[in-house]
Amino acid sequence: HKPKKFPPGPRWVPILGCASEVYRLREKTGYLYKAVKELSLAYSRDGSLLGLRIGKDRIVMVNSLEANKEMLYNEDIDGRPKGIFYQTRTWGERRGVLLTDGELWKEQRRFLLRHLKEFGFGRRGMEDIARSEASHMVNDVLETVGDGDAAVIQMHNFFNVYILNTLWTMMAGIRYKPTDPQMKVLQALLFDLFAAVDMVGTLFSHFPILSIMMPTLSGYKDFVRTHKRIWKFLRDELARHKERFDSSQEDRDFMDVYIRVLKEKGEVDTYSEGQLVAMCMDMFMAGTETTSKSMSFCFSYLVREQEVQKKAQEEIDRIVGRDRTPSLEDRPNMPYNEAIVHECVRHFMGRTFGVPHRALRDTKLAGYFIPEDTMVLSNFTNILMDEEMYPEPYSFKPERFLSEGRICLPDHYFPFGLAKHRCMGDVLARCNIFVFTTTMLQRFSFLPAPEEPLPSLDHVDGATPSAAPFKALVVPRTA
Ligand code: HEM
Repeated sequence: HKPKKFPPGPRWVPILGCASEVYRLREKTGYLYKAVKELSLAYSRDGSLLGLRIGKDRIVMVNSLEANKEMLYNEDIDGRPKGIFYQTRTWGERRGVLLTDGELWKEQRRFLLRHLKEFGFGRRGMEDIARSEASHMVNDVLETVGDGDAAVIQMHNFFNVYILNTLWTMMAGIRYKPTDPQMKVLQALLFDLFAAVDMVGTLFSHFPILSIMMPTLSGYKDFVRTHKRIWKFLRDELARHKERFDSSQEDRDFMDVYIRVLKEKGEVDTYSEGQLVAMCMDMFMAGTETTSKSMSFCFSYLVREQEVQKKAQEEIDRIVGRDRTPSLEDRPNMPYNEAIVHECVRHFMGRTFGVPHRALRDTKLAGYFIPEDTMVLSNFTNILMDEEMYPEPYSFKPERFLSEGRICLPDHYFPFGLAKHRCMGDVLARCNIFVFTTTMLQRFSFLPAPEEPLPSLDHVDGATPSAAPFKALVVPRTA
């Protein structure tokens, strides 16, 4: 039964809840966020919340700006979902930092942030890593161009390797070449990992019985297989780290720091090898696709909007010139390029949902009743693609973040969330996007590829949205 004062939504039928209506609309519109929009228009009278039930899961979509702020600051809704889907990824236990709550999350989040700083996270070292990756990126493109004047390059997944390297350098001291077989394995694994998840769960998480009755059809078998492979990949790296670990030497990366704690104290409290592996997996999940997909949206628009690209290049030439590469110190003097970073993150998050929260106890939101264990999700499309807050929301307009030539971020712009679960990697993401974009635009122009359609404005739906595949004609800029 629908609890009294539960947020409005379609009728619930036994066992299914309103699953058939949600699936039907998702099929019809092609996207979860569009299905949610149609349902919200039909049922949500005041536009704040939409209440659903899919199988066993009660899910509340938070649509309005006010309700989102209220939700993110409400400590009663600071949990992360529990259940087969969220725990199978960590083999029945709650581990990691992305989908955990309570003491374990608090302690491990604090530990991770504190020690990643030793390897540059949020500091100068982070920028050095980003700049070094950016110069690899430039060299790789130059190699592709060779003796020619230009090259047609597949752009939608171009940045994945370099983004992954910035994170993996801090976590495990490793960077790969795009052609490295290990990198190919890792990328394929991450691709499968993302294909196997969805922000609201999957068929077997809403109907856990299906994991036993129809393990293949319900996606359970693939989900387990992919997670086994990623755990093996990470455990192999952990084994290599343990083998070469020398307690008299300085730690070289986050894995070393964690191994030291385990060697000195053993697996106590929330610390364990499993927790370390889960954290690495979480950092990959939260930190790679988000940033590289924001960048691919960015370049898909830059190819379409040559004027925006020219303005960015004019600012780069004026402030940085051509004799050195752009750095974060230039950022305050390059508001237009910084505005591009905010605009591309808006385009990415504006097509998706936040990381799911869970009500830790019965509570209220926007005047409605939210029972304990309800999953609660920020519907970022409603806030970042709202016509009034962002006129012509599907256009790429960095100017919307500028006022009198300076960066001006409105209160309603919070693509990294708010409050205690706020994104841990926003500083790294913004650093990478700024350094990568400005370095690329300093050295190259990105034009529509001959005989190819312009990059599409539609996107590919998934756990996180991606720009539709597109190519660009990449032309080295002459001095
Ligand atoms: C454009 C890039 C990114 C965007 C738009 C983004 C956005 C977000 C959002 C909306 C949340 C959820 C906040 C909530 O649940 O209330 C989140 C959480 C998180 N993000 Fe990011 N993120 C990005 C990049 C990164 C990077 C690079 C990392 C890692 C270095 C990262 C690590 C995390 C982690 C660990 C959490 C969970 C935090 C917690 O629950 O305590 N993210 N992110």
